[in-house]
Amino acid sequence: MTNIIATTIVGASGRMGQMLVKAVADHPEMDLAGVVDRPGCDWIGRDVGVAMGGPELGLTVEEDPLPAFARSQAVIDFTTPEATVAHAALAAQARLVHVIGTTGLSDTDLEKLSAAARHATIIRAGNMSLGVNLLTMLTRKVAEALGPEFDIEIVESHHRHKVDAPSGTALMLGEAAADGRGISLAENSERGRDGITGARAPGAIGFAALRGGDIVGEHDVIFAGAGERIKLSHIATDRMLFARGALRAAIWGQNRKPGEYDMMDVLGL
Ligand SMILES: NC(=O)C1=CN([C@@H]2O[C@H](COP(=O)(O)OP(=O)(O)OC[C@H]3O[C@@H](n4cnc5c(N)ncnc54)[C@H](O)[C@@H]3O)[C@@H](O)[C@H]2O)C=CC1
Ligand SMILES: O=C(O)C1=N[C@H](C(=O)O)C[C@H](O)C1
Repeated sequence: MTNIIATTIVGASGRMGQMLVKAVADHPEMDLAGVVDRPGCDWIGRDVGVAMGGPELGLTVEEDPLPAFARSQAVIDFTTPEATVAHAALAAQARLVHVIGTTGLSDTDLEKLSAAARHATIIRAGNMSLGVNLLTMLTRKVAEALGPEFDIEIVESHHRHKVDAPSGTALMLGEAAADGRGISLAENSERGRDGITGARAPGAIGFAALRGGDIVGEHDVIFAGAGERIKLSHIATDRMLFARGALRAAIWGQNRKPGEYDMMDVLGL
């Protein structure tokens, strides 16, 4: 018999939240058990289907996550760093699978997530798509194969509303490149160049961020050598891609031991 997974979506009114509500409502192995958004959000108290401009889904948007978490097995969270850290503590109390897509988390936030992962099964990734996780694997391999005579630059483009830079995906790709080279990303990043910057530091991994319009998410990893360049690219054209990955993670996480996992674990890459 199929186990139907009771799932809460936090940040339901957001760009990703709406994708996730649709995806869970349509999924044969999932049941939409709760929809939550921040206090003051004008969706609070409304039926989530109607708030999204469609038919009733029979579920009201709540501001208190606790009751929703209490009736759930999984929570999917694409919100803000502050909200995600708060949700992680509650998900740990309720022993849930907590799927986190939120980016822009600080080192302190990550420490708090690690503490929560003693009791919750946390699956977190800066990008939940199969394509980007494959690109991450390839980036590690190419960085390892080419060596430091090739300069690595990561270029990302996103919609005008995105608040964090570099993107979570760009940082994931940067970590993979640094890993491939056997160096620390924190000690070898070049970010936000402007003015008389001086020449590129040998071995640095550079980041550039573009923001505009409705770009869903584009990432290039460029390996620039003498007389040749290799470019690995991923273009997302539909946010449902990320939602599908998040649902796959929530299902994969059921009955796993508490701890911290990522999409590489989920996808078996
Ligand atoms: N890992 C991945 O594959 C992807 C990650 N993201 C990340 O997901 C996050 C959200 O992205 P968007 O949906 O574009 O942003 P958004 O701004 O459209 O949505 C964020 C939602 O979180 C809600 N929220 C804020 N504080 C809250 C709280 N305390 N409790 C409950 N809800 C709260 C907001 O009201 C809003 O509905 C960003 O960090 C983004 O980078 C986005 C797409 C894919
Ligand atoms: O904010 C977004 O939109 C996205 N955020 C993620 C990131 O920071 O990499 C993933 C995706 O690129 C879309």
